[in-house]
Amino acid sequence: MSSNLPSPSPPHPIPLIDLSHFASPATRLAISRSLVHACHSTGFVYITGHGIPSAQIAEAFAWSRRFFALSEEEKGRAGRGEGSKVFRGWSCVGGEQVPEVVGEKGKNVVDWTVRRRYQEAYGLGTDDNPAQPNVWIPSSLLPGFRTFMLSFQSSCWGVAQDILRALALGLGLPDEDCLLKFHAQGENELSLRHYPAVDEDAVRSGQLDRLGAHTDFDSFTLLWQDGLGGLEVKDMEGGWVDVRPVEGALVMNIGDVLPRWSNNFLISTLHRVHLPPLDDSYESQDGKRKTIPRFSIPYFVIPKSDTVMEPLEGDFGKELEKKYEPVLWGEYQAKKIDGIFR
Ligand SMILES: O=C(O)CCC(=O)C(=O)O
Ligand SMILES: [Fe+2]
Repeated sequence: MSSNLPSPSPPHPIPLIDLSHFASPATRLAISRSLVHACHSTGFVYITGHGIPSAQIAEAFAWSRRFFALSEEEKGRAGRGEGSKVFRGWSCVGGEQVPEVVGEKGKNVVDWTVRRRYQEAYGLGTDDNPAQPNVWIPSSLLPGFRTFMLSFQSSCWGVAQDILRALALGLGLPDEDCLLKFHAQGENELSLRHYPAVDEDAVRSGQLDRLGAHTDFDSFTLLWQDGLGGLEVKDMEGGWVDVRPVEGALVMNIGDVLPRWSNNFLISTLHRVHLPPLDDSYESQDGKRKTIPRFSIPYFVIPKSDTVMEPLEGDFGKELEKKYEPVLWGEYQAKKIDGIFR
């Protein structure tokens, strides 16, 4: 993480939740309700008090930089594999596309063709999921990478379990494990992301996207970002709001699954990676302004494939009709993934 992080106060309207209150019986319910309120009103929330030491987060970014500094040929040894639809291994810049959302949410027009991510990525999970095997870089190239990454994704899963319990409690579901039981560590993906330096004008004029506007299709995402900024979220008025890095905080956002379980009470908000809000660009030799390369580390919390997604019984919108028919996650996910890798 960069040491010149902006001030720790979060910008309006993204709320900040101190998850350490979840550990105390006296504040457990109140903090769970605050988390649910935040996920209902903005779908994006800063989380502090998550318990992951800042040294471990800094180390994750240091490993990520070392990984992406390898040559294309070396990274290719941990390549995702031609035609693979599993989020494990390395994808080169532009190797994945975002079905970019154009227009307002709910009336989205999807543009499949032009929106390749100006980003390279390396995805990993646990080592015990034969359906989604990890693709490790040879240890001679990056000794210690595998051990660290496995332990970091376990730390992320620890935070995710607290959040799953807090959401169930805050939503008034019958018991705290209601949402947790739909998930397993091995389904989740930890993803290292590198956005190389890019011509700012090309991004500003829409010729190129670092990561186009989208919603995540998981349950929720935990995101670690470096100190540069660039992540933006769409607000209710249709403008883009900076999700500026906040010291010590991760960014959590609701994906497309929790709205189904909560009958649209929790919201999955459009977001993108655009230009950094700070004056963090430089003039390259050709006289063009370029962004400084950006690194981020999302952890995607994904249901088990046999999970049925349908509105659950909770404290929310009791009088409302159910807005979703039951759908099996495995089938839903397969369709979504087709859009990313085709
Ligand atoms: O890199 C980021 O900050 C955001 C990544 C993201 O939104 C995604 O991968 O879904
Ligand atoms: Fe996202």
